[in-house]
Amino acid sequence: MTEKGLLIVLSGPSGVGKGTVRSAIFSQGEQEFMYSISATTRQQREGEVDGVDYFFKTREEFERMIEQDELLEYTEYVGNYYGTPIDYVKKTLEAGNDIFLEIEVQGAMQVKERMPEGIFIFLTPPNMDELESRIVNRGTDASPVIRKRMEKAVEELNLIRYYDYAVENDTVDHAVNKVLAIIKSEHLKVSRILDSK
Ligand SMILES: Nc1nc2c(ncn2[C@@H]2O[C@H](COP(=O)(O)OP(=O)(O)O)[C@@H](O)[C@H]2O)c(=O)[nH]1
Ligand SMILES: Nc1ncnc2c1ncn2[C@@H]1O[C@H](COP(=O)(O)OP(=O)(O)O)[C@@H](O)[C@H]1O
Repeated sequence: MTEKGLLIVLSGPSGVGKGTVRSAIFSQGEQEFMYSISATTRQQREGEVDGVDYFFKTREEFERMIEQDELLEYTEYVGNYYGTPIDYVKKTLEAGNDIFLEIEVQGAMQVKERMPEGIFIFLTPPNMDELESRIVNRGTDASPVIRKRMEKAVEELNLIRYYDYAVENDTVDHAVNKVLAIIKSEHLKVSRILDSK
């Protein structure tokens, strides 16, 4: 029997650096896990490729995916839908390969309900001031929105207790190395259990 792959979920509060860390992991090219490309209704940004960065959908198309139970999880975030197509996740795991999801916390909680065997990694900021300055520096939000996001971030940080690991995103390199070390150690655990059968 083929060993099933690992489901790895990277999540954490808005602005902590999930997208940055995920893109650093995948651009170094040594990872052996697959990336779960999300579906979204948000506008495609310059340089983004449909089917590589996201599957860009209309609201009607996305709502059809919800109705037809094609999503492992989904959420509405800042006015747009984001969700994980379930088919690719299932097929990848059944083929014995690992799959990596980078999603916000509400979605991660839904995955935890449906697939509790996953490895849930919560990215934390070094401190709240640094989180605020990352949100400010990203330059995508006006100041009332920033205040709202910070309030939300505090709520989101409370969800840390549902996770298996916390990784501080102090520098991107450190965070990448810690995430890769967790995945490696989870593999060693599985091999040891299988060896002892
Ligand atoms: N629940 C959920 N969140 C997602 C998914 N894909 C991306 N996200 C999250 O949606 C948020 C916004 O992503 P994006 O629009 O790319 O903006 P940016 O990361 O702020 O540049 C980020 O927190 C992502 O982690 C998904 O499939 N499901
Ligand atoms: N380790 C880090 N040190 C300093 N700035 C960071 C770090 N990680 C991410 N950032 C910056 O913080 C901002 C938010 O990162 P982003 O990846 O968009 O967060 P998220 O996907 O969690 O919302 C971006 O401007 C990014 O360049």
